[in-house]
Amino acid sequence: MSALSSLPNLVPDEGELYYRSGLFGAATADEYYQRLYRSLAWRQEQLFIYGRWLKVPRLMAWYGDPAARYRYSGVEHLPLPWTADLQAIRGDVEMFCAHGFNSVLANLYRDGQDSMGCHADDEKELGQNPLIASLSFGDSRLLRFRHRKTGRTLDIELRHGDLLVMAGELQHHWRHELPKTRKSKQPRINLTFRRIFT
Ligand SMILES: O=C(O)CCC(=O)C(=O)O
Ligand SMILES: [Fe+2]
Repeated sequence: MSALSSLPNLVPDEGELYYRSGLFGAATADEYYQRLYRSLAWRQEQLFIYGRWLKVPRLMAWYGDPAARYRYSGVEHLPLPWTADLQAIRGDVEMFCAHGFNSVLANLYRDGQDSMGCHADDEKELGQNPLIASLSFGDSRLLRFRHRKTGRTLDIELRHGDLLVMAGELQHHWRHELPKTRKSKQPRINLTFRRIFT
């Protein structure tokens, strides 16, 4: 495996964004996809937004060290204990990034109608300039970055086994979203490894 530091930064001067295609080869990625799909404790969360409870358009599961609590939109997320697969994947990603993580948010997009709205991962529990490592398994989906000031967009197609790393001041300059698509899509699993300060 090469290292994060050998990859080009896709957004110089505006934080750090690194893309490593196929961190996991197809056979390994297939194995993980199947097992994560079957074994993670997928739930559809509800969020209280603008005075209404809305179903989040994807399934989620939160794993991590017991102290790694995470709160957003008024919901406290208590982590489930690490599974063997998530521990193994975390080890590989930590090695590649030379960075430690104490939690992972898993997202399951069941089809092209599942999505994630535009946001920045800038909760205070993540610290000032978080390093977030995002792995993709299953069908490919487009991740779109939007520059906060200029509105410029940057699209990255995330495929089976790919790694994307957001770091430095990225969250201060850019937001990101996973738009719905009318293309017919099979499920996609995304794992975002994070370090929560407690
Ligand atoms: O599914 C993705 O690739 C994006 C996930 C994401 O932005 C997040 O979990 O904060
Ligand atoms: Fe995010």
